[in-house]
Amino acid sequence: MATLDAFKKPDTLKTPDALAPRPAAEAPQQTPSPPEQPRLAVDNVSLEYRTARHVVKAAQQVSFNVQEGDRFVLLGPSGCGKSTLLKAVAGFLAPVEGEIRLDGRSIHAPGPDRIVVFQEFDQLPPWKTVKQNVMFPLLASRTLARDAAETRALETLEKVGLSGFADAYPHTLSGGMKQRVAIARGLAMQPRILLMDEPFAALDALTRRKMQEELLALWDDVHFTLLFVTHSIEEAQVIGNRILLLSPHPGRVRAELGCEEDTLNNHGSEATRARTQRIHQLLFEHQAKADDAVTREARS
Ligand SMILES: Nc1ncnc2c1ncn2[C@@H]1O[C@H](COP(=O)(O)OP(=O)(O)OP(=O)(O)O)[C@@H](O)[C@H]1O
Repeated sequence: MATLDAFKKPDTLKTPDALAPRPAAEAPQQTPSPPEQPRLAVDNVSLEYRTARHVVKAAQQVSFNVQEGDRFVLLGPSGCGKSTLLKAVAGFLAPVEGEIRLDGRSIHAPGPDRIVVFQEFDQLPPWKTVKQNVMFPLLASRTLARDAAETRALETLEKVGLSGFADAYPHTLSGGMKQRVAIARGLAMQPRILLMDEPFAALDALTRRKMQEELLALWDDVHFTLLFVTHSIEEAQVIGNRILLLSPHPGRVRAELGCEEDTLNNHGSEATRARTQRIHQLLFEHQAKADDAVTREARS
């Protein structure tokens, strides 16, 4: 996979301690340049579900920044609040604490600037051609009139390498091509960020690998900004250039690490395996400590 130097992140692990501000004595002498505004800023966000009977805390004081062109992955065990964080970024759920900003503006509702690509590669309406499928959200949201929507759809299909299939029906496409159509539907809306929630979770291992390859090839071509949720360590390393590791329920930030070098081609490399092990440690050490605490509490 080709990489862009501009998007390369140092392969470093940042724990919350490491992220803490440096003491004033270490500050550089020169006036620092202003920090780059992130595409997405999740700032000290806590999320809850309230039912008539109880409150479920899904995420606690989570902070992270996604920069333009990042493939940013939220990784953590089942129930740690990954999907809930994605829903909040999409604008379906308001934080009870903290703030989510896109390009510096606070998010309060869903918008065409944040598109969720659902696990729908096989659910593209089969009676619509590829072009009609891509035009559909543009028309349904009244973003563009028909002629302009058709032009935008054709331009987007060219970007994702499917211009020769504009008049084809979905059932004639491979799984990877359907994924490209589903993503093209999102990209045609020209969102600031694409959101994907475990898009490959239901697939067998071979198809999943093929879909990961397709997604990365498409990112190489188009360079969209991606926020991707998974509970697979391997998938997080392969897809992401950065990973946010969340602790078990309710999700808190455990660590953030760069993994630009962990590609499909070097998955067996020593550095990649070391990183996998480190992630394991961070996930399971935490779990072991939590289990110990429960055991101690039960004994006392
Ligand atoms: N609609 C809801 N109402 C009440 N509680 C919910 C709702 N959706 C999720 N939860 C709870 O919020 C917590 C976080 O759930 P969430 O689905 O965000 O986790 P997740 O990390 O995405 O898990 P998974 O990997 O299994 O999809 C869990 O305890 C879950 O039971």
